[in-house]
Amino acid sequence: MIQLQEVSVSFGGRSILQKISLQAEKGQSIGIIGPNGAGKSTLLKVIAGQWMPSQGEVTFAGKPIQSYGKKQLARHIAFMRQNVVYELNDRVYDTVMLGRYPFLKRFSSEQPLDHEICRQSLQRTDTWELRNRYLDQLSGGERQRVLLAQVLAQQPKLLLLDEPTTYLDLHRQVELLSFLKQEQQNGLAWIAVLHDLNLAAQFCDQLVLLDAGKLVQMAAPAIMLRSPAIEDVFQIRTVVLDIPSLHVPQIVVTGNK
Ligand SMILES: Nc1ncnc2c1ncn2[C@@H]1O[C@H](COP(=O)(O)OP(=O)(O)OP(=O)(O)O)[C@@H](O)[C@H]1O
Repeated sequence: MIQLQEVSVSFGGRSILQKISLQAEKGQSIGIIGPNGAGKSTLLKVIAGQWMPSQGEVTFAGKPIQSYGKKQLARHIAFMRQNVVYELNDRVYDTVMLGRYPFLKRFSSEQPLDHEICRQSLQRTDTWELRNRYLDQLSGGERQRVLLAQVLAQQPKLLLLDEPTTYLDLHRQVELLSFLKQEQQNGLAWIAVLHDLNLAAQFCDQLVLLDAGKLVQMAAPAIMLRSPAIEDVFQIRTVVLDIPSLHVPQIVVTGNK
């Protein structure tokens, strides 16, 4: 579905990403992990087609990402960004309806189908009751769920999420990631930047470890958590425990290196 081949990004002579190659197939989930400044958000922006690589190529469904028009790409790939500055006086319903923009014909307004998809997105994220409120009247977690509703309204094939669990309480974090996992059965592929290694291990099929712009390792969660690279890259000491009720082990940080 999406493929990156030796993608490098640099700004003002400074290298941010170096020769990153990875791919995600239909129905697959990838967690991007790594320390602050490793290049995780930049990688998502490149996959979203927002930043062009200095070198290498990103292809979606076999075609270079730059060959898609902006609106056309938005019908396939949605991006739930971090720290988005929305007009806080926007109504929840209108914010979610923005997700339908890529599907609107030129000069035409929303159709009944757009309202139906908007309603479903609000209901699926438990924000239907909030639809007439304004964004600045919501808690951080409620706002995060509205932003999820917006990208769901876009009905993407690939969903990119930058730290989607920020602001969410533990119940809502598990709820969000379980929801995404369930959507994989309908063919959704998703790639999320996650700081919580245990949640990433529980919900992602593959983990990608980035450090200083380089892809250090890509592996299944059970392998990644036990990789010495985790302790090296994060500069921490860890213990990895098998949890009988879970299909993956969990990691406990016992201190810094
Ligand atoms: N617009 C920009 N211009 C120049 N450098 C940038 C720009 N955006 C990010 N960077 C730099 O690129 C590097 C990677 O940033 P990025 O935001 O991708 O890291 P990250 O892994 O997502 O970090 P965090 O976990 O702190 O969110 C950082 O050193 C950052 O300062």
